[in-house]
Amino acid sequence: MNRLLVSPSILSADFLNLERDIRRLEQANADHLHIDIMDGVFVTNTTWGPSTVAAIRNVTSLPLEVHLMIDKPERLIDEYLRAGSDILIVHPESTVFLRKILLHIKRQGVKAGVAIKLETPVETIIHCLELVDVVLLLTCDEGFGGNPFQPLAIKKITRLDRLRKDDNLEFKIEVDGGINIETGRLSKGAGANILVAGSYIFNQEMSTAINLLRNV
Ligand SMILES: O=C(CO)[C@H](O)[C@H](O)COP(=O)(O)O
Ligand SMILES: [Co+2]
Repeated sequence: MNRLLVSPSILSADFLNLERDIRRLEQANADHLHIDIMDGVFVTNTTWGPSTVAAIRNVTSLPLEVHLMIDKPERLIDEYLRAGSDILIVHPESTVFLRKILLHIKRQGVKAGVAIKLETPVETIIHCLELVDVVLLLTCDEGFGGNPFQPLAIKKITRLDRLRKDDNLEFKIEVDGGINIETGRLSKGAGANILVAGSYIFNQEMSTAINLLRNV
């Protein structure tokens, strides 16, 4: 397996100084940018829309990982594709068209990801594991930065890693929520390949935080 990737969540950035914070993340050697799109319906928080993703695309060449926490994402998939997403991540809890959406994303040459909430069993996505490049497991309660990592997530990472090995699949396992050195290490040990972190990175010197996470 390749080295552990670190994907800072700009949910913890200063929204009035996004470009400045993106430059800081570039200088700190982030692997991806994690952008949480929240609509106030699928989750109670609200963030940005496709125009913000397009604006971010204009100022950085870092891969943009767009985590769609919105109801009925099929309404807006084309807009997020046009905005320049590199990895588009969809929740099965938000749509009855999951496979159709994933196939559509892949046909446009963009990486497709599926994400599940903490209380959603891994079994919910078994039918689409062969289609995806990334499986994102929410490892805390959804919607906000700074929520604590929930240990039950470790069993889910282990289960997903087992399924990946048994079926010789190549998707990456990404963990999102409450990631720090300890929870990052536990997640890596269980099979995670990508660590999303917001508050851990933004609450200290960024390059130190990213390096620590990359080497857990
Ligand atoms: O998807 C998310 C919330 O639903 C965010 O990516 C996550 O909260 C990251 O923030 P932190 O590392 O502070 O927990
Ligand atoms: Co996220």
